[in-house]
Amino acid sequence: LYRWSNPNVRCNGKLPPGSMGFPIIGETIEYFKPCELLEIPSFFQNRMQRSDSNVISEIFRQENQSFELSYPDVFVRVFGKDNLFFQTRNIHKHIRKSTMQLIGSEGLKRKMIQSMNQATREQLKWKASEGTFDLRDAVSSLIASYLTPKLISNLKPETQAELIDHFKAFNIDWFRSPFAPFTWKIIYKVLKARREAMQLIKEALKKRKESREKHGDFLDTLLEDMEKEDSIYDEASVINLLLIIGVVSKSIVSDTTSVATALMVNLLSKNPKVLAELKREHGAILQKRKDKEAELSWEEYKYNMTFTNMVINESLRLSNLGSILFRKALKDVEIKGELFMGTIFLPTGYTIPAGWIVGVAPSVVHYNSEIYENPLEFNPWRWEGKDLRSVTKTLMVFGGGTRQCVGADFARLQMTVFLYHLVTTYDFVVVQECEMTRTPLPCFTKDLLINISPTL
Ligand code: HEM
Repeated sequence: LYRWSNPNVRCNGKLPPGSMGFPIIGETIEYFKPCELLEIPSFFQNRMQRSDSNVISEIFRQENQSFELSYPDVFVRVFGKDNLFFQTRNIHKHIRKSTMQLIGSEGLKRKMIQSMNQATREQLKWKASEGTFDLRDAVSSLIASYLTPKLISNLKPETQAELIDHFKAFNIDWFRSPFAPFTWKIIYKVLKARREAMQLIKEALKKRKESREKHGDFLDTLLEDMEKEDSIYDEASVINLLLIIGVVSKSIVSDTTSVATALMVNLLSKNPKVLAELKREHGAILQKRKDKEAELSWEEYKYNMTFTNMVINESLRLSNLGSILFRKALKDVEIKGELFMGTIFLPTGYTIPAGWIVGVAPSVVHYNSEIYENPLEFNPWRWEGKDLRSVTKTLMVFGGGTRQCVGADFARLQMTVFLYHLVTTYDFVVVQECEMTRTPLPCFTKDLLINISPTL
């Protein structure tokens, strides 16, 4: 209690202004207070004195020097301490490199785009005959249908379905409010799903090792690496990596990519001018194409989709899916000059003591009117002539620095492929708009329901 009420005794400098809140729970109640999708949570707003995008990118740049990724213990329990998220330095670098073979741009170009095209085309065709459908669920299912076999390709259909169900159970509703009565029940369910998914992956790995068959999937890549003399992988880390990719792609925030796609389509439905321009761009690609039966190619995606990329950037900016990221100060970090402490918004001359946790909230940059004029307006044209990469100082939906999202290119490509098939083949009508709150993680309170019919 003494240390709690006198936090300055633990600081070799001057602590930033603020309150420690109540003992044990701190200011958690305010942190979880819900707000609208296009709002900065009051927890951040009340602590904002200034917003500086340079500061956040500086925190990302200092990864492993002054700061290190550090999520609350409950995250480590749920995802397992061996997984990619919680590794640091060289081990993290190596795991990242392996993962990029699957979902980095080379992997996407060589293998993934074809499967994405096929799964998206088939899913939309089926949905067109079905009537009204939930768009987020449809995108989430189609991703699982082609990505899970790329992780482990020789599973029996029923084992694959079981594995997808376990991935699905990993929603992070438990992080939305630790005070809700159902939270602990959900954590129990997630831990059970994790155990069962790991068991299935373990059995697949054992069989593969015994048979020595090659299937050209991600499990093969990891096993080859594991057999090298200086490999960082053992069975436990291989199982964990397969688990985390499956889980992130299928289920975190009920699958980030499908949430982003649903929000994008919702925004398009309310902005006919943007939709018309998008149709024009995709129509031009179809017209230019020599083989009329061909699917969307990597080259078309890369070189003929400037406006589509502007739409994706704008949707990602507004949806702010990576709403808060946690870092721990590895040493006392002094805040000098005018800059520092990004979203914690400190004036000058303070010290973050070693071991303290910093919450980085990119949403504050995304909704900053000094960076984005009328920040709450959906205006893809604001990106005209600007940098359209996934991670810049002013667009941090995918984080930044050495920890930036490994799935960023994958998510963008899947969003593009979905848009392409939707606008070139169908007309759509929104039956129910989606609604979301932030606590501060985004959460759908109403799903986006649409109807599609082939364009005449
Ligand atoms: C629109 C979709 C997505 C968004 C907004 C998103 C957001 C993020 C953010 C903000 C981080 C950084 C976390 C931090 O620095 O603390 C991250 C990391 C990560 N993401 Fe994503 N993500 C998306 C899609 C995906 C997909 C589809 C995958 C996998 C297939 C994926 C896999 C990962 C992994 C493995 C990491 C950890 C990277 C590392 O620590 O090196 N993400 N993501």
